[in-house]
Amino acid sequence: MDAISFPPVPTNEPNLTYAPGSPEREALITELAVQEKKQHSYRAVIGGKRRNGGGAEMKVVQPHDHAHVLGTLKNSTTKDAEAAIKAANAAAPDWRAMPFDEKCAIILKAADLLAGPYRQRLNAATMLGQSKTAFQAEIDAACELIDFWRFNVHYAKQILTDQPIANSPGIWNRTDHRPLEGFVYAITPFNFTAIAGNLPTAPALMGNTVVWKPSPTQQHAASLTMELLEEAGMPPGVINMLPGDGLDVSKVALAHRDLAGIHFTGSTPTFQHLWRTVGENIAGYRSYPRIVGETGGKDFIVAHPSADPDVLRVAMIRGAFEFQGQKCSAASRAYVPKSVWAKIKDQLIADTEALSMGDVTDLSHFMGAVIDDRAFAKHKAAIARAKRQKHLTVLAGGQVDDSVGYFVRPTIVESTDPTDQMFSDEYFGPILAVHVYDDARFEQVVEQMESFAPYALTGAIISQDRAAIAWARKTLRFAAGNFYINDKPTGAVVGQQPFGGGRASGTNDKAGAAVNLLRWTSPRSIKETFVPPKDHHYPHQG
Ligand SMILES: NC(=O)c1ccc[n+]([C@@H]2O[C@H](COP(=O)([O-])OP(=O)(O)OC[C@H]3O[C@@H](n4cnc5c(N)ncnc54)[C@H](O)[C@@H]3O)[C@@H](O)[C@H]2O)c1
Ligand SMILES: N[C@@H](CCC=O)C(=O)O
Repeated sequence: MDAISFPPVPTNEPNLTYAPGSPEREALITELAVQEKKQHSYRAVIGGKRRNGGGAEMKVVQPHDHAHVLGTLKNSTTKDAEAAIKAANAAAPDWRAMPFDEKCAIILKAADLLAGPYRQRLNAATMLGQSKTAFQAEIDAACELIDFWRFNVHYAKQILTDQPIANSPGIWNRTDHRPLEGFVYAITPFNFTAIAGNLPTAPALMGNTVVWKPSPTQQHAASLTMELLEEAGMPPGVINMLPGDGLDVSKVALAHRDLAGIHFTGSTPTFQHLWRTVGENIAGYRSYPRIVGETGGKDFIVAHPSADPDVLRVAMIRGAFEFQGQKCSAASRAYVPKSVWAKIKDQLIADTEALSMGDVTDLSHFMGAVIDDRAFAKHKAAIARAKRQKHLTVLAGGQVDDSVGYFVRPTIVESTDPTDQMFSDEYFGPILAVHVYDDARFEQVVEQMESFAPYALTGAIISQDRAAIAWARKTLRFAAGNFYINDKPTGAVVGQQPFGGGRASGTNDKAGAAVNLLRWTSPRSIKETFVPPKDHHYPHQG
């Protein structure tokens, strides 16, 4: 008989510092060298077996040194997709039948492997493949993914123990939190190794089997994550990984009768394409697919005239430029009153110009390169446009150079016009638009920016005036799914600030929280009557 058990209570994984002389720094440097030396082959994993995709070869390079090829993959084809779905369906009965505690143990073991022997391996992979600095890799690839796994187990257990609170006499009511019928299609972005690890494992923990399509520019870390999950005991076929651009995979997966859900993080246009396709195919599915998507942002910092200038300056620099602004939460527009701007402008420009950027294996840098040539071209064009427009002034940065890596200097653009596209369009790079306003216009400015961009992911108010904070919190209620007071709008921590946004930023199903896990279950209500009636007449019939 199985005991009713409770998994360990999670706490957030502490961030290691990588300060000079620290053991983690030495271990990381050693691991970087090991991974750099090797040519990697990123193969599909279908039913636990490695195989090459049937499509064209794609190279995975270091963004800060694009001549350095880390490895290659073969694009997944429709045949690969069919095989992955077949494997997911074949694995489903045993996976569903496996006791929940055993599933939890696999995920908790994965977290411990990552906290231990895999930590520097996955950090190094994330640095090399996605151009994250040591600290940015640590908070993502190590700590956030460990937290996702440990907290998800905790929340999943809570969901399962959530049972009906009322039972009429002689009756026992129960809820059976069933997995979905079919496979979940997890599609993950380049920018967070933690998100790539969470999106396939969250539905798996709830008893589903998964087809996982990582981003080609995150494949180096994705392949290692898959290896880690296998070592943790994830059975063959529960998570099937298909490298490549996903175009052929979607042709099969989105038209498949057994598509039970999509767990997506990435850009708004991609998500809208997926949703539209599901809509077109709606009559062909066994069940209505669950669609969960966390997408783009145009995240803001609003400063009140009472703002502490230093707090604002640091929030702007860290919020906009950490990881080259390639966080969906990154501050890309700021609204600053004239009086405060006068106090921070020179220092903000000087601090921004002083941010060191380069090959992230040199741990002295604050930033690395943007992810690929497509992102580079987009930022280059946005900066060139800013230089051309009269109402825009490039105050800091503005230089781009892709001769070695895809480098875009952290750029601050001041705009006299808060309706310029720089305040509504997501560039997803190190470009911060600033609108400086007359102090007396605080409320008008907030009302204008509240819905100027279509997104509603993150935002921050910087103020020392409690009434202004309260007013902004109310006025901006629907403008951000994650709202920060006197802090940068990035760096949400699992279990502390569940992450996700509304409007064009997604379905707001908060990654790493119970609400997300609930999307991967289909509850069945069970009523048991101990002594059922044997006569169909009612008392009022006499
Ligand atoms: N809201 C959030 O939590 C969050 C978190 C991280 C990133 N993002 C967003 O992600 C974007 C950056 O990531 P990206 O550049 O990887 O996004 P993207 O939309 O270009 O790609 C995301 C994933 O979708 C895949 N893809 C694209 N078309 C596909 C198709 N037809 N079928 C199957 N897969 C397909 C890509 O290969 C990749 O794996 C930004 O917009 C950012 O704001 C949002
Ligand atoms: N959760 C991260 C952002 C993830 C998206 O890229 C943050 O809060 O900064």
